[in-house]
Amino acid sequence: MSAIIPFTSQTPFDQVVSDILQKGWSVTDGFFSPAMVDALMADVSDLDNTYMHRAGVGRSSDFQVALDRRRDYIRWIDPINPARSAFLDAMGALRIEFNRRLILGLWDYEAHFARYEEGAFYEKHLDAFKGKSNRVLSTVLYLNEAWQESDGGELVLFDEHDHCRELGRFAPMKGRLAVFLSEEFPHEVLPAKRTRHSIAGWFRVNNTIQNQIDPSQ
Ligand SMILES: O=C(O)CCC(=O)C(=O)O
Ligand SMILES: [Fe+2]
Repeated sequence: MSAIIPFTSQTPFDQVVSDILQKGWSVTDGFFSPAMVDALMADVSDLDNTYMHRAGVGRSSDFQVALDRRRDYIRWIDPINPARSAFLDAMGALRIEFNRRLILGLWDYEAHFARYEEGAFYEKHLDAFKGKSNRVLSTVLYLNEAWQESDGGELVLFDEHDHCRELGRFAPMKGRLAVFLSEEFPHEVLPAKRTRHSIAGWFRVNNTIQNQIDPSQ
């Protein structure tokens, strides 16, 4: 199988890095090559719900499935096939670029496929609470071909200072990449009117305490 070329542009990182520097969030199209997005979409489309699990709220011991707050199915991504490897490598390259240009000290990246079936949503939340998490930057890559306005499922991003003020509503269109500071920007997913696929991920710092590597996921 031939290798997947992740980016189309010679300078894929510039827009995202400068957006994060200037305003703390970024929504860009065409960050990845269409071949890359197609490969990831083919990959998640093949995953039956029985190989995914109901997403929950909280981590490790605090974890609970909370169907009133979110209704997506997820599967964590390991580098087990060319599409997943290419994606993790590309996000690794973005991590290095953030560290080089913004001195963020990002240690690793974790990500999962997400499937929102018809009617699924994720109510307004923050991905990280100050001092409680090692998630620094959230990312969402959307994989959906020909998403229409009437299909709903928009990401709504709220202002970091005024949590009621909307910054924008973004349809989960194929190839669109959202990135934002995890502790600063509340956001929600409006109910999807058809199946919606994405990859949600987080760049993290290393909060190793007493030789215990910070648990992932
Ligand atoms: O899919 C999206 O647009 C956002 C998902 C999200 O907020 C999350 O998984 O934490
Ligand atoms: Fe989120």
